[in-house]
Amino acid sequence: MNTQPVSWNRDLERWETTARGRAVLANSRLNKGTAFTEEERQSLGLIGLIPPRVLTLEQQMSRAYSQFLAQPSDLAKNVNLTSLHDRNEVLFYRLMCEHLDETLPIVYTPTVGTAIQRYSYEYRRPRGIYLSVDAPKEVESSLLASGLGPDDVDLIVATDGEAILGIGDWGVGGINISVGKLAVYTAAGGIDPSRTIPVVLDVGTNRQELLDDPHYLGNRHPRVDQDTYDAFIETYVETATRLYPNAVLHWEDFGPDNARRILGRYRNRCLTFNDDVQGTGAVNLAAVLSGVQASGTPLHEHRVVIFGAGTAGIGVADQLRDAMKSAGLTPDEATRRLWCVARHGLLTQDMAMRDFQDPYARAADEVAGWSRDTDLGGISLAELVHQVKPTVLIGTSGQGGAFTEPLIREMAASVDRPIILPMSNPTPLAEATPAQLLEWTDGRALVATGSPFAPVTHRSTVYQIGQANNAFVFPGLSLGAIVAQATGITDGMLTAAAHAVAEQVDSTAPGAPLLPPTRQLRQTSAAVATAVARAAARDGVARTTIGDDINTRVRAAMWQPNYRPVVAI
Ligand SMILES: NC(=O)C1=CN([C@@H]2O[C@H](COP(=O)(O)OP(=O)(O)OC[C@H]3O[C@@H](n4cnc5c(N)ncnc54)[C@H](O)[C@@H]3O)[C@@H](O)[C@H]2O)C=CC1
Ligand SMILES: CC(=O)C(=O)O
Ligand SMILES: [Mg+2]
Repeated sequence: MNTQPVSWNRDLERWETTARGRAVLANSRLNKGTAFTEEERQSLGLIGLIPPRVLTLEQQMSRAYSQFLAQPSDLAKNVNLTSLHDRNEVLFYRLMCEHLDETLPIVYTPTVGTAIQRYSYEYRRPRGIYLSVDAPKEVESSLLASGLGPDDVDLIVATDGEAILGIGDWGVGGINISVGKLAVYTAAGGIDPSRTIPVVLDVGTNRQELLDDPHYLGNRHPRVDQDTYDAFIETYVETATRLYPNAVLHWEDFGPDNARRILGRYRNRCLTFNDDVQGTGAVNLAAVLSGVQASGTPLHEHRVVIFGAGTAGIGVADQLRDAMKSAGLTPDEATRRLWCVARHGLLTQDMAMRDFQDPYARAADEVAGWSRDTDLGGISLAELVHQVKPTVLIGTSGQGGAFTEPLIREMAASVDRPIILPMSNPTPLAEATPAQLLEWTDGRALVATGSPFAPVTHRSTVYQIGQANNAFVFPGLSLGAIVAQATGITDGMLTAAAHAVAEQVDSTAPGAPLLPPTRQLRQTSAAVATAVARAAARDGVARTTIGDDINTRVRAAMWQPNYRPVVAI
């Protein structure tokens, strides 16, 4: 994080700095390396500190791209891009934007998961703000250490590291999910990186391996009790909203109980959303709407099984239920089209469960004649597929390979175009691979996955695999909220985001994906932001007028990875 002695002059659109010489080169926001002009080199005291030839950003990118490609592994590529990010922010984002297909899986899922697991070993430099539950009085000074003032922050992404992707509790290493999400925000959504803050809320870790590891960089104690936790979250929200009154607060990868409790507590109090609950719900709805288009069966006639009834799974259920209500079903009819499966099988009313799962529990008499798996302690996914004959199967369980061949073959026996979405991340945790699903359904499955997969050729048709990942929603969601100067994130804004994503694809052609391609993420995010800003106005939360020019305003608000003048003052 770069602070003074640098400031952005909004009127003249240039950086102004009192720094000179190596201090300029050490500041990733100012640094242009070999692209500093002769005049900048003179005025900033850089003569002799960099080789004499002046390169263009494109020439630098070509070199940086070769260096990226030369790395021996994905983790090495992640370290390579992190170090570029630390050296030269504009070049990092230009490379990301130009090669999004290749860089997104490195900066984001799946490789970000490995980088988080290896955090205390691969650590080179800090990035973001580390807030410790053991020092709640320092929350304010730590946030202020970002060097940003009340009008300077659009967005803060925070995690407590408890439920990183599907790989669980990684403590302080979770900072890399906040950093990774923000990189996607900038590359895909054009959020100005200088106006964002990645945060980790270090409340301890319950992973013994980390507590025992002498290299571990976080607080070396177990996660704190709920009262201490809630008080710390309150300190964070109170401080962040007071210091940065216009910022969106994005919550990422919290455990299911905390995720839901925090969202319930703050969603009507400030401009905030939980990405795993709401962003995932919206991208899933987009994928299902695309699948519905290709299947030709209207949404409200589908039967949906959600395998993994946690943070993401119930977020997915909530938005599907609301969409079915909008399609004409009563709340009860809509809810009854969704079957949710947790660790002990189908959610039924005779089981102990979490509050937020409760609305989806099936009555005991409804499943009275179904076979129960004694080892599991309930009704298995296989039995559910047998009984319900679902038309849509969604995986948010973090259980790699859970969608087995017999299960998928049984599903496909009773439905022409099964919609199957293994959404778990990272890649090894996908409930099935697209190649398997297309093989077992003889090319009939409509598939999208949480992590990226290469196209699959089956009987000479090439199937493009869309990425059902909240990355297709959160950049545009926050951008739309920022442009609209929204005071909150409403359900209407999420639904608008889902429809905007679905409208970006025609899923009816043979082999067409259910979601737009990653390389078009910037256009998709602009479309999402436009729809979200309009929805904010409809829902009465926009503080600015949203007119016919909103798409132009959204595009104009998107930060571009170009060098700006750096002026010595
Ligand atoms: N594609 C996307 O955009 C997103 C994908 N995800 C993925 O979804 C997965 C789950 O994440 P969260 O919801 O945050 O975790 P979570 O822990 O809140 O939920 C997991 C759920 O799966 C259930 N489960 C675990 N083992 C099971 C088993 N053997 N059988 C049936 N159910 C089982 C658990 O009971 C729990 O309800 C992760 O892999 C994550 O990467 C999460 C958010 C977004
Ligand atoms: C994509 C995402 O947010 C997750 O897997 O947790
Ligand atoms: Mg997540």
